[in-house]
Amino acid sequence: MEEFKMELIQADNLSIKYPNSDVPVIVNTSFNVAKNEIFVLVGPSGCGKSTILQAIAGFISSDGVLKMNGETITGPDWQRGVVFQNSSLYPWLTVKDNVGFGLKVRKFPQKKIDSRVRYLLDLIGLSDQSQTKTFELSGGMRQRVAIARVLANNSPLLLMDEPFGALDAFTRAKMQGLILDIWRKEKTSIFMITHDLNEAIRCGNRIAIMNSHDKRIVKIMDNPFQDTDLEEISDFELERKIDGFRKDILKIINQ
Ligand SMILES: Nc1ncnc2c1ncn2[C@@H]1O[C@H](COP(=O)(O)OP(=O)(O)OP(=O)(O)O)[C@@H](O)[C@H]1O
Repeated sequence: MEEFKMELIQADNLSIKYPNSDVPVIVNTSFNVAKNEIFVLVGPSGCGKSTILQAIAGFISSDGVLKMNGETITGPDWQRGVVFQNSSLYPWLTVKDNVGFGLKVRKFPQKKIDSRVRYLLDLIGLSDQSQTKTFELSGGMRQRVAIARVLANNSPLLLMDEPFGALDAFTRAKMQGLILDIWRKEKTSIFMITHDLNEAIRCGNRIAIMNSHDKRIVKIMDNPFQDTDLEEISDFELERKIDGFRKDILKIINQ
């Protein structure tokens, strides 16, 4: 009898080929994303991280098993919200209307939309900008709106592809704290890609690692240092341990 697991995403022997090429980008990779976890994927440029994320989103097809809550993923749907590095917002709409857009399309009652949007603007710290047009916002603010817009749908899984890649280090650190805060409050699961190992260590419950040639996730590590703000560490011993952990990850990336 098959064992029942509380997994949100199940990927078994997943292989992915783009239609315009005979060469597969991903070959026989297997992993699970558990409910309520932040699963971070790291690896060198071009190894196939975004390809895996796009397959989970349902934007591209794959071979093998790829399921969410036991159901095969066959295309995009509201259960998986995607945030990109430069998520495009609707520039002619206000912050508030951007966040409520998806709910409006799904014909939620205006009252419900208003209260959900109010809550989310408070969560991302943009209540005062609710009437601002999004072209007037800074990059960090724009990404916060993009995240709130996805959260508005109550998607059980957030897919984030380098969500803070275009931000300066200071804003980036603040956004990492915000993501952890949102994750705790909304109890959402997050699949996140980053180039930044410090970001992976701060945010992930687990860190999945790819290298440049195997075309699959070669190792998944539990992360004992989640929620440690590396800028704030004053404990030398802890710093040394995190440094060792970072080097272990790098070694696998460069294998
Ligand atoms: N639409 C596409 N058609 C064909 N090949 C593609 C397409 N998108 C990506 N690829 C190829 O798939 C491989 C993996 O790309 P992918 O974008 O998934 O890597 P990545 O690890 O996310 O890279 P980066 O960190 O630079 O964003 C690359 O060789 C890339 O050229």
